[in-house]
Amino acid sequence: MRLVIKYGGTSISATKDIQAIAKQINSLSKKHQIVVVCSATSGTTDDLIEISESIKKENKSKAEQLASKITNRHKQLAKQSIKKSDLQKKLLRKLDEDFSELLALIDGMVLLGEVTARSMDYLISFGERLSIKLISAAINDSGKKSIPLTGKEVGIITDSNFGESKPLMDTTRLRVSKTVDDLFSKKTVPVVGGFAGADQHGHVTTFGRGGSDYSATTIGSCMKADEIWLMSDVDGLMTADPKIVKNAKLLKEVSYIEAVEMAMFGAKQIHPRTFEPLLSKKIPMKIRNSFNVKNEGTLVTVSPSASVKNTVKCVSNVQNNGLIDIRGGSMVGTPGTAAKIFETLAKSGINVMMISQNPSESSITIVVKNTDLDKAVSALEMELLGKIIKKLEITTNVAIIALIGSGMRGTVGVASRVFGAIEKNKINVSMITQGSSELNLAFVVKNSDTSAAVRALHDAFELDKIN
Ligand SMILES: Nc1ncnc2c1ncn2[C@@H]1O[C@H](COP(=O)(O)OP(=O)(O)O)[C@@H](O)[C@H]1O
Ligand SMILES: N[C@@H](CC(=O)OP(=O)(O)O)C(=O)O
Repeated sequence: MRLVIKYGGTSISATKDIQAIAKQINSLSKKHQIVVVCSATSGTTDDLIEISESIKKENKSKAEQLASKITNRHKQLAKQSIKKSDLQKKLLRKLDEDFSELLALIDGMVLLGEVTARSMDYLISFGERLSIKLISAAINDSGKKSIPLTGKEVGIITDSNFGESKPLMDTTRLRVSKTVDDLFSKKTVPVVGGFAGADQHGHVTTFGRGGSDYSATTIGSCMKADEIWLMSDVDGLMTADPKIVKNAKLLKEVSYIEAVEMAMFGAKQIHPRTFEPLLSKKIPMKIRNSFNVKNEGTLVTVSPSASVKNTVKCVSNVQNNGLIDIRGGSMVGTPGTAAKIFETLAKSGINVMMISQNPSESSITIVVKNTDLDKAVSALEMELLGKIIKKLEITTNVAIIALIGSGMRGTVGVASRVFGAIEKNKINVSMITQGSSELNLAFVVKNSDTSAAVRALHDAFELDKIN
């Protein structure tokens, strides 16, 4: 089989895990042709983002401190994970080269006094540049030939939408399939950095948080993979986040459409575009546990064979969002109001996660990520306040709770069960939406009510008894 196996940050951040993965790949590669895709080690992308915050605040020493924290983390993993001394020395040398480049980049950004979208992508792509070298060296150490490649080096070419780029699939297909086939013919396992590619001018671009999943499916589609495995620290897609619901159950099979909904509403932090490259080629995906490979995990396909009968399959949550209530009497009966609002937000590059309009048309409520809130509010204030908008009311730190399952379609009484359970727990709901596909029902609560709301719904729909 041709396989793409993607390891998330949670799987590659401890010595014993790195060694176990190297052994796993070594043994699987005896039977299969494998491309490994790696995320950054846990916490590294967050640290790189913090470096950019420090640069914005002109705090160079904090930025350098964070860079050495990243350095030390990777050097320690390298020393503990790689046994052959020549391989270890070579790896440490390569890591040092990356660290010098990272420090030079910080210098440059501080000197210019700005963090552009382009320099930001270059900066946050360093996490995967480091992790691929570590994992590839560990595979070499286990006795199997392997080389590390960044997304750019493997041939992922994207548009220039820094921070949220999309691959140009035709060019990418030509380049990736050639690189991969060359390496397969040399019996070498490519370890590719997820999350990033490069635009046509060679500038590094990223796909957005969680983007390594998207890299894996992009590569899988280009090399005509038979299966794609996403490996992390859970057995697969569960009926809820197991960190919140102790008796959450593994979903053995879900459809692409259900998986997309789960990804959009935060289940396992899968990048929302992940399934796009798989749709036309119908490549099956398995979501599996790196540390429990005996378990087959969740199979995601076009039409699952043993479809679970439950109306609802999953209760997911996305925390740390902002809610903006946009009000104005002159919005009533004025065609084009919504268009103007969303055009303004789109121009500022804001992704709106939820929308609802009250029937009297005097208010439109939207939810955006906390990190986009400032930008969204100032764009609306500058362009529309005092014109079609009279007032903006803002609530920070809210969570979206979503119920997902194709069995909800046409089923009467789902909403009353949901809100009955929520009311019993005295949780206040500030916004409700249901997609016209009826695949999801989503509502907004305070961040601090997230766990109670998720548990209440998991119980109300008896998801612990799912088959
Ligand atoms: N419905 C769900 N099913 C499985 N895991 C979930 C779900 N919702 C949230 N999670 C969380 O997602 C985490 C894995 O996140 P992810 O970012 O994909 O890991 P990685 O960094 O390995 O890619 C799990 O540890 C789990 O707590
Ligand atoms: N390192 C990136 C990309 C990624 O996909 O990470 P993970 O697979 O660990 O969620 C991030 O933190 O967003």
